[in-house]
Amino acid sequence: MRVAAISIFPEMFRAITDYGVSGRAVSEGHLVLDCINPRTFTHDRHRTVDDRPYGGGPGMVMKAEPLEAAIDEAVERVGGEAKVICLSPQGRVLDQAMVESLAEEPGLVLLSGRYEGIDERVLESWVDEEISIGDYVLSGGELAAMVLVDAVVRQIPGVLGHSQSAVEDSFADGLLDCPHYTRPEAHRGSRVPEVLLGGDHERIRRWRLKQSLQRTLIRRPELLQERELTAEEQRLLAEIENERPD
Ligand SMILES: Nc1nonc1C(=O)NC1CCNCC1
Repeated sequence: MRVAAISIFPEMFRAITDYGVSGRAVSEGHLVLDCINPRTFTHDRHRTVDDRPYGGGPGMVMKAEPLEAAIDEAVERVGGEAKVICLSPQGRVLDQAMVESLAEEPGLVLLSGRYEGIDERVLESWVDEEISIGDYVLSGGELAAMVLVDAVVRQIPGVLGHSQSAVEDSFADGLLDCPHYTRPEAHRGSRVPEVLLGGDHERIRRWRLKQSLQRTLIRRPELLQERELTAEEQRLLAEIENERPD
């Protein structure tokens, strides 16, 4: 997958190109990430990318011309066919379904704003979609862009090793993840659940699914509303309800 990130702080993206699953995706060629700085497309001595807002008010607004030139370059870098996304609180909040859909795109251009915002004429004419990572305000769109890339790159076949699987990720099946444990068996008096020590894989699978359902019911019940439950999941939820203290 080819991604071009537009940012006045391109070095920030080393956090995903140089580390972990996304870093390995880059080194193994599953992900090509170009970073494009709008300052490259300025012509004044101060390389100005922002200006005061019309109508007054706090903060600065990112100017259209440098961003549009950067988007132009970015689309070319990803091969001409790209979905142009601006990360912003005004966008649809990113979820797993959107991540899986974005992973099917041939190329992505990710626009990370700074300051108060971006001149609206860029959003109207050049941006296909605004996406938010949550209902809060960040100092810049870069971290949001990196969250999106990290989630999307996990969907690319071959990126996760055989020992991991995007399918088993929590949210991949619409449920929260089950608890995980590793050595030692006893830690500060707390023991690993016996079921995980026995090697009965079917019993472990069932326990993990029940734990995921219970966690989802308690912490994010709305996720269950949206989900078509299998017969087994319905049985397990009935067990959970019966086991609930009165
Ligand atoms: N939440 C967000 N999800 O994506 N981007 C988000 C964000 O807060 N962006 C900032 C908004 C204020 N201007 C600088 C960028």
